[in-house]
Amino acid sequence: MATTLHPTLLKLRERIEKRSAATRAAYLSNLPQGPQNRTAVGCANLAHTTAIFPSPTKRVISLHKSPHLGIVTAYNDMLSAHQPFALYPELIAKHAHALGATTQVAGGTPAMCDGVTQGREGMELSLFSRDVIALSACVGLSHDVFDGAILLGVCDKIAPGLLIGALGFGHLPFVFIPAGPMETGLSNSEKAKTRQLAAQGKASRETLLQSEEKAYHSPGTCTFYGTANSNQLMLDFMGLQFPGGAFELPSSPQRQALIAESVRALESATRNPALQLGTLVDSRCLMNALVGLMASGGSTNHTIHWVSVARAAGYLIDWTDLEVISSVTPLLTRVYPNGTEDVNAFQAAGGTAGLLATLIDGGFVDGEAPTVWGTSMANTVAEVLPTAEAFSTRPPGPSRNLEVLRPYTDPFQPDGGIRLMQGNLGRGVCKISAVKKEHRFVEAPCRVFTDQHQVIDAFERGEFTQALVVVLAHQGPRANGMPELHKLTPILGVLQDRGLPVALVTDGRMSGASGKVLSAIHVCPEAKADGPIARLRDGDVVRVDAHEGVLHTTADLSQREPMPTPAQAVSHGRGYFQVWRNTVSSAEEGASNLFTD
Ligand SMILES: O=C(O)C(=O)C[C@H](O)[C@H](O)COP(=O)(O)O
Repeated sequence: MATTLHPTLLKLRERIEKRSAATRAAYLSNLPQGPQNRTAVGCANLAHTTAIFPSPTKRVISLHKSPHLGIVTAYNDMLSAHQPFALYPELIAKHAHALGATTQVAGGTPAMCDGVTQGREGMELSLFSRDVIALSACVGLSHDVFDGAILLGVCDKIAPGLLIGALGFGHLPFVFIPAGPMETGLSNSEKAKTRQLAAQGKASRETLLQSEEKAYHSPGTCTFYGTANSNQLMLDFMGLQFPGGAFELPSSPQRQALIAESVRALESATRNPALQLGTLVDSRCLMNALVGLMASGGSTNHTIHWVSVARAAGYLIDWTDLEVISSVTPLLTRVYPNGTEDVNAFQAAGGTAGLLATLIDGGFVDGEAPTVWGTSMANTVAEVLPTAEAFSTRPPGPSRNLEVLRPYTDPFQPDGGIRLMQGNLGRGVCKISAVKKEHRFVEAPCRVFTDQHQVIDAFERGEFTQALVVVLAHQGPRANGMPELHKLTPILGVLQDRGLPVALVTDGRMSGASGKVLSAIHVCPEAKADGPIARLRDGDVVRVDAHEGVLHTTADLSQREPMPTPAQAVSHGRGYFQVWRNTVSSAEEGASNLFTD
């Protein structure tokens, strides 16, 4: 059993720490120091805080007799993953009271579903919603009468946004309490097959709707390994939620036990200054999360979000760092879109506990990193047992399904799921874990578009008959807020199934659920920031090579004018985000408006 970290990861950690020395020190020195005591808060302020409570509870809170725990909730029932949160504040309060602690909902944040908005106007608000959520979390926490707080949010932008917001209050301990995935419905591959048939006019709208309803059928997170489930795994790897608990079902006894146990852990963490969030989220914790992302072939969206999460804790990371991590981290899971099974099958095989355990054994995850539980990652990670009475665990064992979860000694591939793509067209990323080896290289004339619906129209007109690189420009954060372009997945899949070499190059994003087709996405600099992709024209030969990480054109772009910038639509609230588009940082810098220095 390896006890030391992989030398490449160790060296990278040292580089990140060195590069971030000033920003990390500034972050830590700006955290309020020493114990915070509510008895120092003004009486009128406290009376406002406790106005809703009966007299005895008022005194307990105002005299700081026990921990007062805030709850920041991203509850709404538009998101199946968040619907169970309706009951959580009451459950949390019950468990906290049993420990003598009190709770209060500090605030709510928005939460949008990318499944609902995919391919529609609302998707142009999606990426920016992460920063809105971070800001909203800060507004809730600004009441500043808490000893610690619970974060309720699971989906794509929401968990990273909550974490970034919470890091603004890094002097407090935080715990995430998720709700878990929905039960397995129609398999993801069946769903994708019906979508491809519909894209070719071979399945009716009614057939398609029924297929979708069988896939998305109840409360809980979607079952594919997309952005939400990737971040759930990463939070387990950071020890910010119970390491091993992410994928217990909403209605399971394990989930009920995890809610109680998480409240217990947070209540206890309020007495341990070493567990304040800002201290806990250090370079080990961040790198463990990124190793988890690479080992599981997780969502490309986190190459953007975790740059911002790191920045919020004072760390400077970029895609070269992610490429280094990916180059040495073995791919150990196969969950759709990287395989055929879903996260419930992954959980049954051993889940995040099994994955963490083998990555600790192999020296990829630092088992010494602390968790909110107050014990090291290696000493905390466990599988939760289905007993209703009390929280009960067993140590992670070997994988129970080698088609889904492998030990580090026998990986699906020797390196990780995301590759950095670079060349004379800029820098982007590719989720190679979902792309078969034979589809990882395309060199072909391109077709250039500036709207995903133009691509769909061209497909429907039968214009794609030869090897092709689809270039979709002006989809970056400065252009239209960097939407996910997952509506293109079925048609690109159809072209690939017809035997055409096909690849996508874009400065936009793809859903974590996108797979199968080679793509270089998040391309920086984006077209709107005068990136080279703005100078491509139909017929230019573009090479997308995920084996070597190359994104290149043979065309001479030096004498070309950039293509005209499409007008930005302002309906559906998009006009209000113009100032965000004007000032947002690049995708590689986290696509954020929160960090101005
Ligand atoms: O994981 C992500 O990044 C997402 O954006 C989740 C969205 O809900 C997907 O768009 C839905 O995935 P599909 O059902 O395959 O369309």
